[in-house]
Amino acid sequence: MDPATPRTAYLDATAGIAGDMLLAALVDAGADLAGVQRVLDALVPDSVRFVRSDVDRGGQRAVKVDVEVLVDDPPHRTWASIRELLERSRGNVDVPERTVDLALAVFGRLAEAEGATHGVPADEVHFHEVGALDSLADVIGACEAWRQLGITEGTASVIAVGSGRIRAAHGDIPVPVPAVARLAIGWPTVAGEILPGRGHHHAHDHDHDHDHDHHHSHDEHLPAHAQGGPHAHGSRKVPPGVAPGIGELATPTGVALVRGLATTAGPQPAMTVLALGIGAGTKDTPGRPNVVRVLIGEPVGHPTGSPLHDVHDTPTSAVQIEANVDDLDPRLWPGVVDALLDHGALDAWLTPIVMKHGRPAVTVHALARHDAADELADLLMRSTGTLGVRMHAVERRIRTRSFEHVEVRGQRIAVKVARDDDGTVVRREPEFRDVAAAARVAGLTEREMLHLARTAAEG
Ligand SMILES: O=C([S-])c1cc(C(=O)S)c[n+]([C@@H]2O[C@H](COP(=O)(O)O)[C@@H](O)[C@H]2O)c1
Ligand code: NI
Repeated sequence: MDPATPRTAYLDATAGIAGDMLLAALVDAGADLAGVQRVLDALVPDSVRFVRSDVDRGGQRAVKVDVEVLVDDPPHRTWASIRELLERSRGNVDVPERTVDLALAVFGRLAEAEGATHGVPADEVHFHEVGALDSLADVIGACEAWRQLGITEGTASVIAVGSGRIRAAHGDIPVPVPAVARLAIGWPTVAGEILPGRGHHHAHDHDHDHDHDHHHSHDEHLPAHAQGGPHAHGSRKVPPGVAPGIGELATPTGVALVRGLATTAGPQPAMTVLALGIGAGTKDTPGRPNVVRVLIGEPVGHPTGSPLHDVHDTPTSAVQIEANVDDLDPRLWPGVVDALLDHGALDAWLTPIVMKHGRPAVTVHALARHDAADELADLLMRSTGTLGVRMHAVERRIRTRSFEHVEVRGQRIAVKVARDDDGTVVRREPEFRDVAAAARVAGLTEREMLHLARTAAEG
């Protein structure tokens, strides 16, 4: 996405991370879970249900998102088949292109890491039965929530991966589990033991991994200490030569999401924080809130975007609605275009055409956000009387835009500032509607006012 206002997200994975935790944090920060559900329903109908709840994790309020798998015997999926499912959805108005792009990047990493771990080509990696739906829900859900929030760049902290050993489908394996160890290459990680020297809390005396325990292909992934394993409580046995550990804090899906969504590892970048989300893991460990935090804000140094040009208003993926009309009273056309714009069209315009039998006519076009397309199609049909419309998904390349203001002869005029990808200003253009209004008040021609406004904007 290349929205009007850049949005930075900072992911705090210092307590660990799993796919459902990140999705929950993004929902807490403002993403619409019903919208996320719609995307999953479009891709895998009647298969998963997201359930949101508010929970307490170590004394902190957090949002928990549970993924309920609704089918008893879901199909076996390889990475190749998941990729095909996602690719096939392009053009489906209910599945935003950006969500597909992000999910492909995340799943691709997950499949590469799993494939390399087991020595099989990534395409052949199996996401087993229920686990496939669970992974789809976590990955696509988090990517859709990320898209909804208009996040343009992501930074993430060091990832606490955990330590010790766990019992997974692949047997008794070390933490970080093999797939996480691979996914983490090139990213700072730490075991994430409890900080020492705080009264009764001690590195080995609690149950704290989030044990992302929805029904999973890699079932039996109980932390070793929960099974009397190496880093067990007091009397539990620790095999000789094996350091006790804290358990699994980061899952493969969680780390693949960090790697696919965040481009920078490090501390929180300078930003004006606009939203905060806290996402809960399954385990509730006293003294160690088992949460992922997400901070979303406006990078410092970028001017504030006008609230009228919210990031959600300029998606790169949209729906173009069109109809050829040869029988509308021509005096009604300006009102049709205005009504489409008033009802949220990103743009609306008319093209003169010549239809069959040499009939002069008009094509009316409207560009709509995916979630507004049906409503705008209805409006277009009602206001023109046409019996049908064409709708197709389109991709746009949009410069990052924000607004500044100049004052000319005491009149305030908005100036649209367009930037290229590295933030360099490529154009400053006064809004013509403001120019025309200011010209009327100041008693100048529109041409004179436009010249003054452009000069002020450049200055
Ligand atoms: O790729 C997956 S799903 C996976 C790989 C491995 C390997 O290390 S190989 C282990 N697991 C275990 O399954 C659960 C859930 O993980 P999700 O990433 O699917 O949420 C977890 O305990 C992993 O260690 C999964
Ligand atoms: Ni595996």
